[in-house]
Amino acid sequence: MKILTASQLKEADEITIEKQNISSEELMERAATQVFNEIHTRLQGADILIKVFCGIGNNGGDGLVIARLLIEHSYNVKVFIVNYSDNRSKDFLSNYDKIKNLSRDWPVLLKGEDDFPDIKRGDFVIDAIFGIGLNRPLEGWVAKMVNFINDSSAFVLSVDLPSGLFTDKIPEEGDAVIMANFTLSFQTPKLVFFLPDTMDFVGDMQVLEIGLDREFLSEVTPAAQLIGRQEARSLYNPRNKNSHKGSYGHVIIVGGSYGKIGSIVLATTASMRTGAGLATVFIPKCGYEIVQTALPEAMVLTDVNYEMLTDIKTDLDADVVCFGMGAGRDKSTVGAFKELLKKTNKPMVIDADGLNILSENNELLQDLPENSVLTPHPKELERLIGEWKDDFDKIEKVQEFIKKHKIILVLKGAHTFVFEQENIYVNNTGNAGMATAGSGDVLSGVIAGLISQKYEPLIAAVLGVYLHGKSGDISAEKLGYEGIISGDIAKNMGLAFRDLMSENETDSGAG
Ligand SMILES: NC(=O)C1=CN([C@@H]2O[C@H](COP(=O)(O)OP(=O)(O)OC[C@H]3O[C@@H](n4cnc5c(N)ncnc54)[C@H](OP(=O)(O)O)[C@@H]3O)[C@@H](O)[C@H]2O)[C@@H](O)CC1
Ligand SMILES: [K+]
Repeated sequence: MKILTASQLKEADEITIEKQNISSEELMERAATQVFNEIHTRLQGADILIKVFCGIGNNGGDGLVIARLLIEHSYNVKVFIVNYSDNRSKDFLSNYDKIKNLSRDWPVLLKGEDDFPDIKRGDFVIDAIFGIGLNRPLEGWVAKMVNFINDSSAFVLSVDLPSGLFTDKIPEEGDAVIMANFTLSFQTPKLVFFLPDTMDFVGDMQVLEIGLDREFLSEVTPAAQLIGRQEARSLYNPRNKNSHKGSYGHVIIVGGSYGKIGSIVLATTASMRTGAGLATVFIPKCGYEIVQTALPEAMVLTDVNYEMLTDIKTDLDADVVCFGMGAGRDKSTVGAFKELLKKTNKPMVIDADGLNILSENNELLQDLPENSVLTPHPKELERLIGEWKDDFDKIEKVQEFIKKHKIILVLKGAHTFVFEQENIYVNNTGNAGMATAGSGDVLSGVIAGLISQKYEPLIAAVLGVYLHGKSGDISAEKLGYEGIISGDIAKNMGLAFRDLMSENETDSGAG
């Protein structure tokens, strides 16, 4: 699903009105009716007090339509206008009249702190104060109003996006932003819903398709793409019956050191369970029996050194080399990695200590084969590219970095992002149970396993991240978030593939 910017959404809005020959008020009615339908489906006429807070722009107009429809369906509704300006939008005004005609009374006007109504725990608040038209931080009593709602412990549903949240920048410390429990967003999600700095404002999120012009939507270059099941499915290549293990490639996983051989077992298991035809590991001698015992399916080559990598002799004709997990950063390991980089010309997958070695030896970055996939978590990324001011600054810095080195970068997080050239892919599977040791080793193995099967590195990264998250969701279904260990994620990879192609999606623990 495309993630669009506020200005792209406004353009889509205008084009839709023109091409579908409807008024902006009709489009507002259509959008807000979708919100009403969602609320009505969930509340089923429940007798609770619904407090709708409307701004005076079109987000407020949406709020008025929602309130009107709720009143028409006999809900107990109280409407407040957060009257932050006299510059009311045209569609706000016509809906203001309509709601007055229906309830035979004007909504309550809020003009300052003295007007703040009572909001209690258990109230249902609809936040339609600001939408994508926000262009400066909230100030004065309006900011206080937002904080007042946040402090109330009421359940808050935000319309389009939480009021006070920008679509293209991160709020400064102390800025007032609604902390929503649920956000119903029009047509496309906004990038800020997925950034670590801002995702907590959004709560659970659902996108409502409001019928904006299809041609515009399909042609516009998005700010980013959200990868869900449908997108992942389109990237998947089913196996050919007429095939053999050689058809699915050969992965070499290089890494490990004394006490950290488990990371190699995890990555290699993951690449095999992702479908790699053959897997070889190259590890220090101390890991020989461990890997042979834990994963008899893999072939094992060892370094001359017992505890760490010092000389990586791999003349094997592998389709992909994955380097880094558990490798440590000893001088002799750095030297061995340097030599490996010189010998390798196919895209590599680099993780963990591979990334740390790159950040301490910047000159090695230029030896990375083109289209190699780097899979840092935020701390590893910081070591690679330096500190950033906020998430938008981070994105800019990552894009400069990957362009300079012609690589693909997978930034791990609650929503893992894949960066390739100017493209951004945001993953939508996975859960907090996956924040566990070794989860990243599994991901590297998955991506390497897909590259070995001839997926382009970018596709391998995007699909790999999706499947890894899905496997985590399937694991959570069975074991609960706390119960997942990363071996489960590797083990359930096959179920993630199966889910991808089955008719109904496994009801995942994604959230
Ligand atoms: N896209 C679509 O397809 C559809 C969109 N729809 C809906 O329209 C919403 C966007 O509506 P919108 O453009 O009227 O802006 P909105 O967020 O209501 O703000 C209103 C005004 O507030 C002002 N303002 C800004 N910041 C401020 C501040 N800090 N403190 C005080 N004032 C501030 C600023 O005016 P200014 O003061 O700058 O002149 C701004 O114009 C969108 O989120 C969705 O809900 C649907 O109805 C139909 C389909
Ligand atoms: K809002």
